[in-house]
Amino acid sequence: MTSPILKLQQVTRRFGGLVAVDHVDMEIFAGEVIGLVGPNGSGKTTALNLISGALSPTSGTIQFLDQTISGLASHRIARMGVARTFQLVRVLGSLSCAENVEVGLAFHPNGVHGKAARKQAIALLTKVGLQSQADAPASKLTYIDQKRLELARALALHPRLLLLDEWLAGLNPTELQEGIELIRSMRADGITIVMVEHVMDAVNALCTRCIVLSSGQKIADGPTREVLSNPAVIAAYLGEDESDAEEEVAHA
Ligand SMILES: Nc1ncnc2c1ncn2[C@@H]1O[C@H](COP(=O)(O)OP(=O)(O)OP(=O)(O)O)[C@@H](O)[C@H]1O
Repeated sequence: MTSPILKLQQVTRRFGGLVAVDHVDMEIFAGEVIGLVGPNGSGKTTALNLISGALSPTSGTIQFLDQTISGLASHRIARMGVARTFQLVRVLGSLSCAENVEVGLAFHPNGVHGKAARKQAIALLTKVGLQSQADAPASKLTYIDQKRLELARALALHPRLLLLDEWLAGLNPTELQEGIELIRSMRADGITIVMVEHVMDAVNALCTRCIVLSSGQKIADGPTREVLSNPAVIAAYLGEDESDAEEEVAHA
């Protein structure tokens, strides 16, 4: 069996007395699109922060491509091939869209600059459907377009692993279909994806496997349909606000 590209072993993160991620094991294999799901506050974003290096684990180890990355600075982990988007979109508002992507390209270990950077930036903006906005200031973009731009900047790192934090949230039905197709095309490009997502239609459409967190603990890990019909998973969702839970589980 091939070895995982990402491996978490007994990873724990505490915030004072709160255990946000509690002794979590996880293995992600090349080419997978993994849904990291669970009720609000179950530790999903914290897990992404631990993998990307925005936070260090309190204990446990994280390996990427057989190298230990837990405790490394986030920029070093990014240069090793782990890119991410954020739940609250972060773009450089005073720069144009192309310049935002060029910043990402310059950051790559084989940094690209000047005309070559502009050309690659336009190609990445085209990939995410933003080519017509290349010279528009990022601050003028709509919410969905800021999300597209953040994705183009993440892709500028040529990641092996892409972490998406609720990238599909807040999209209308047409945008959601476009977003699902875009994620499919990134997978076809050979990028492994871990997506934190509450939009269950998208999880069903994209993820072959789901990992479920509840109160920081991993409570399920397996094929999407199986996991989402698991009584322990349904019970965990029902523990949150009932209308949200019913909606999410009904979709599943
Ligand atoms: N920097 C922090 N300091 C203190 N507590 C934190 C911090 N970050 C997260 N937490 C807490 O850790 C727990 C897990 O939060 P996290 O954001 O990882 O959950 P989540 O599953 O991503 O939730 P959601 O689906 O609502 O985004 C929550 O109780 C949250 O309040």
